[in-house]
Amino acid sequence: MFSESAANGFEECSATAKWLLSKTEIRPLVGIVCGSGLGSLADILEDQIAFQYSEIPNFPKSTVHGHAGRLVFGMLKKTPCVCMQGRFHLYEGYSIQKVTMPIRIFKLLGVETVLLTNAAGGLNQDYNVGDIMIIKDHINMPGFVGIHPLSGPNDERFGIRFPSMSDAYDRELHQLAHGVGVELGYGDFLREGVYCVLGGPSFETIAECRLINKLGADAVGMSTVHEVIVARHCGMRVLALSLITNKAVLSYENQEKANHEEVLQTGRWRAEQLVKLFTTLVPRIPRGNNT
Ligand SMILES: O=P(O)(O)O[C@@H]1C[C@H](O)[C@@H](CO)O1
Ligand SMILES: Nc1nc2[nH]cnc2c(=O)[nH]1
Repeated sequence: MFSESAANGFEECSATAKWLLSKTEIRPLVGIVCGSGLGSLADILEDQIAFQYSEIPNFPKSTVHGHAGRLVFGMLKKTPCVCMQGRFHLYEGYSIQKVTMPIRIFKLLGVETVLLTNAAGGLNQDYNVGDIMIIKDHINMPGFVGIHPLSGPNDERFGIRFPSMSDAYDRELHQLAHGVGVELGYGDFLREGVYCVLGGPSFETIAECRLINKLGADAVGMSTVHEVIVARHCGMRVLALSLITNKAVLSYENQEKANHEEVLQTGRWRAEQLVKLFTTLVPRIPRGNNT
């Protein structure tokens, strides 16, 4: 049952981090994960050094359209950053340990703050396609049945056995992102809400959407939560944003169907605003004081 725990074990992650650090002089403080269709966020980095996932030792490969599969190091204003242009999902067949391995590598590279993005379906009836939701909390559905990135032996070099998740989403970073969003004039499409992760790859049935909406979720997706848990376990601060790429179907009268092309299209449409948000936000992130 625990045979996959080595996939994100300390030795494996250290070897990969060491390899990366030997190839670049950039020592990242901020780690960014690009969601579906949001790969252009990596373009904000200057003096880039990029690696294909396929050339990085122990790294998984991206298999999803809209996830380029490159790890990009670079500077944003004066902040050294590393950016995953493409993430891994459970539905690709990777173990949850492999899915979250890059987050531990972030930690071993020296990252203090992780900024995660995703594409998500809007369950909250007030939400519109193109809204940017600052995630304030999550519902970890796979976790309810024991599919959890921290299952297996705990390695104290990363963190404690029973980490708290009531403070998963950093409130200071949340305020900062909200303030920057308002300052940039995004108030009309800026939201805050609860993200629910499911395994995918099928989109939800109408009954499933109704259920998770009743449970308190504002948006639904197939990623991010596992990464957040692993980042918090090893003490990095987290800000996570969902781009509402489609409205979840909650009525049998509604003929619409979620599809990945629409998800990618919305990502391309909102990329410019997200780029501006990150470009303004990252230089203002406080350094140090990890929790
Ligand atoms: O990586 P994210 O969570 O942004 O990707 C979402 C979930 C699925 O991978 C895909 C569905 O269109 O987009
Ligand atoms: N599970 C899920 N993931 C998404 N990613 C983008 N849109 C959706 C959606 O409607 N459902």
